[in-house]
Amino acid sequence: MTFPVLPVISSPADKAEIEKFSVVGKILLPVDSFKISKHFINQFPHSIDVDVDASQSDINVDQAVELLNHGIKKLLIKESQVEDFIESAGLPSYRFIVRTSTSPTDKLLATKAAFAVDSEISQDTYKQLSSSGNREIYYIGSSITQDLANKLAALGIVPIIESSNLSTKASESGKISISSLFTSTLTTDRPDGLFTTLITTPAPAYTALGVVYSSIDSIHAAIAEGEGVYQSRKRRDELWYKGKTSGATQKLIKLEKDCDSDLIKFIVEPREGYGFCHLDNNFTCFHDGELVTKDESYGSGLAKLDNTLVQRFNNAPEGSYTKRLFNDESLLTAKLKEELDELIEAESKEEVSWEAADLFYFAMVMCIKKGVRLADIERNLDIKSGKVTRRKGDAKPAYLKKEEPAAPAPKPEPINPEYKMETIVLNEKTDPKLVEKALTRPVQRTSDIMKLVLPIIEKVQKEGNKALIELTEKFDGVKLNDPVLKAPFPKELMEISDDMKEAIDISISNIEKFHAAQLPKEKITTIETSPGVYCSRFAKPIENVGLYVPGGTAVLPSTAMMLGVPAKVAGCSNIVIASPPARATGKLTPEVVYVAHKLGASSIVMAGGAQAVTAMAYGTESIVKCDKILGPGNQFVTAAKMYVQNDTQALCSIDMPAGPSEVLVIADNDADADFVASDLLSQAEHGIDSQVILIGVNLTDAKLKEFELAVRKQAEVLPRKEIVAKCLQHSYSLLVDSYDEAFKLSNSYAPEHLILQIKDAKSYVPDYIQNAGSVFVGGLSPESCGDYSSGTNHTLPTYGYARQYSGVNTGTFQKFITSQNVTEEGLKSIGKAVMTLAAVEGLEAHRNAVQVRMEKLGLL
Ligand SMILES: NC(=O)c1ccc[n+]([C@@H]2O[C@H](COP(=O)([O-])OP(=O)(O)OC[C@H]3O[C@@H](n4cnc5c(N)ncnc54)[C@H](O)[C@@H]3O)[C@@H](O)[C@H]2O)c1
Ligand SMILES: N[C@H](CO)Cc1c[nH]c[nH+]1
Ligand SMILES: [Zn+2]
Repeated sequence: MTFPVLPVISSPADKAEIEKFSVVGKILLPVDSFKISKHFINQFPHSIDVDVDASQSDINVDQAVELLNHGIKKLLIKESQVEDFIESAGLPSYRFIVRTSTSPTDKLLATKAAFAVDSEISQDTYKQLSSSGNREIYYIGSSITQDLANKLAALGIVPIIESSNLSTKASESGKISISSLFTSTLTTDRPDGLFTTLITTPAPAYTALGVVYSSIDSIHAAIAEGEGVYQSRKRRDELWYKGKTSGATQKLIKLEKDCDSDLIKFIVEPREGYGFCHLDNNFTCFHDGELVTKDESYGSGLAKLDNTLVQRFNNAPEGSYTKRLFNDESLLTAKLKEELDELIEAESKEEVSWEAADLFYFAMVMCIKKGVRLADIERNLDIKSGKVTRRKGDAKPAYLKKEEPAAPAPKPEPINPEYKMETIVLNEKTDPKLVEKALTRPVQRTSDIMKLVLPIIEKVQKEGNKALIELTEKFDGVKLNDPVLKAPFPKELMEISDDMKEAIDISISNIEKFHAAQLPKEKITTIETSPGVYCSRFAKPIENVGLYVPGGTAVLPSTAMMLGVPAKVAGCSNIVIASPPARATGKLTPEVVYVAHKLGASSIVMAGGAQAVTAMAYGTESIVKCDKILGPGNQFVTAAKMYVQNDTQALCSIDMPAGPSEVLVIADNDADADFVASDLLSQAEHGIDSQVILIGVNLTDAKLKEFELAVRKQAEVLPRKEIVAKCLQHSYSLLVDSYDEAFKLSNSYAPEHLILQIKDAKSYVPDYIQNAGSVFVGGLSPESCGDYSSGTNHTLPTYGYARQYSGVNTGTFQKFITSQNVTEEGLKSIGKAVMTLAAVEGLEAHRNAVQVRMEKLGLL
């Protein structure tokens, strides 16, 4: 039964305050002082329910749904919101506490909502409120005294009180004692006036430890100390501070009482290593004369498994299977997948329960390894089971005309229908783990991807074109006779409109200008380092380059330009392009062929993914082996590129890891919400593994809402809105209060694209930028200009590799060779230094190479 007080905690970050009142089992937080995110509830002790007071603000139905779906138990709302939330949207009334005047309407009384009355009420009104349902009644009036609180509590009304006005002590001047409130509601018919008290452990086991007795004094002491304190029946003047001498103390987690207030439940965490029972130090009094240790007290099932696995994790015998699983991530992953498949295939009841048990076991091993306990999982299950859905604006059934045709079956709920990015406010109280999680890209582990990619690489190495034909059929759904198209390319494969030609021509011209400007000014650069010592450097193009042009969820002829133009500017003699044929037509995109033709490519490999990269890196019977592979792609492409650059057999380098697109936008209150939203969405639409980040500087609530609304409005009408919705699911808005902090975060994230939509954006470039692929300065520089036509390159480092890699540029297609010319004067300048250093390294031949020359010249 409810503890007779609901403490109001002004800040959810005030952990000490929350811990202090955890014995109550419930707290009320104000809605406006923080943002409630998906994992909000998980930061509170598991024993606490969190209600939110939204009665002072104007939250809408969507926000109410979001709060309830994020694990908020009940929402305190004003009476005027009832119609919208409960009647029209159909949200469950038992999840609301309605702040009300003294006489709620009959309609309201017909719901299961609780009531919070905001002025003192007569006993009659109280009866009227409580009689129409077994509901909780709260009192929310101001200037409450201990007397009034006790009086209300005795009537079964729960006062809502600021935690700063509450005390855990039996009496503290000017404060209301929660233990007095609790004890004022208790009754007992025992002749000794004591209360029978059951002691249990917390979730998930709730093991009953034993039955003892409490007095008013022992309850006061227990709450004040936060410990298990009981009443000795033999010595009535003595309180029993459990474990005071033995060390077997108990941390008091929560206090409950039964329906008629004469039985108390203490939920306690016993100190490690001690039992409760006076016999043989048994963990619990409920034993059959056998020794029950804490580990055995978990009984059976998942709680027992959880405990056993933690013991094993901390102390598993070497060579045990569980130990092996903890240590071998790939074995554990493989077993999980295997058990999942077996469960899917199982049919009979016996098989299903057998396989499900296996799956739970491996899933729990994974969780324990990652520091997650069963209680954490159960907490999440509870949050999910409390999810609500709103009525979709349909008329209530009673108002629907009988003859109306039945509504079509509702479509499955879209993922992230609100196109929401989770918001995190950064201040000194923000958990750094939240920020770290927000700035973590949704990539699959390299080892997992490698497992898929390695067999592909081996197959193409062994079987050449035959493998390409098979894999293109398997992954791209196109059966080819020959996977290689040689130049000159047939005209009919590159028929495109004049507008398209013009767009390509403008873009190529700008890309060419920007990349030509990157060529060294002179054919050879020479400087005299010491008198008579001339050191030079000159660039030479890499001869054979393989350019990967993505073609999975979208064909990207622009990438053919971004790679092909600098290759041509650098003077590469052989350009090979690879791109998968379109599933729908079975052909290459004509724009890609047109660009390949314009740039003088020698062939096009009609394949995608790891197979295309392998074919270019090692060569096949009709594909020339390339010296360098360049270009962006999905995780298969990137993994294959990483593999070939490490294989000395391939003798092949790569440009950089250029994976799923990403953008980080820094915006302030000056930014145009439509511009900000459009840039976020233009990268979100690339793929579900893309990530977009908004860093808001000093944003007002209204501005943030404007951004969110603009994202939603634009996203809803995009043809790739489903991809966008999934991408936004792991994309975040981070709110900071200075430009310095914004750039600090951005530099640590090292985004592929950085967009500055802030006042005086230009003044921050280049000084504030340490890590980024490409920067877009000011509201009128959309990211898509850089994707296509402005001239900068769009093949850029992702995954945070902007810390050490540049985007593709002319130098990416060149290598730089050095040369030197040492004269007699030069030998005089450095000869002795060389001989001294060679001597210390013990490399006599090195020393001699200088000595013979200097001797012949008479310099020694
Ligand atoms: N960083 C950059 O500079 C940059 C530039 C442009 C595009 N991009 C990114 O490139 C990516 C392109 O990805 P995409 O998937 O659309 O095209 P893609 O061409 O990179 O990959 C498609 C290929 O992946 C292979 N594949 C698909 N499923 C497979 C599986 N299960 N096993 C093995 N291989 C499989 C197929 O062969 C298919 O042809 C996007 O993430 C986009 O954001 C990045
Ligand atoms: N934004 C991508 C790089 O991350 C490139 C691209 C090509 N077409 C459209 N966009
Ligand atoms: Zn793009």
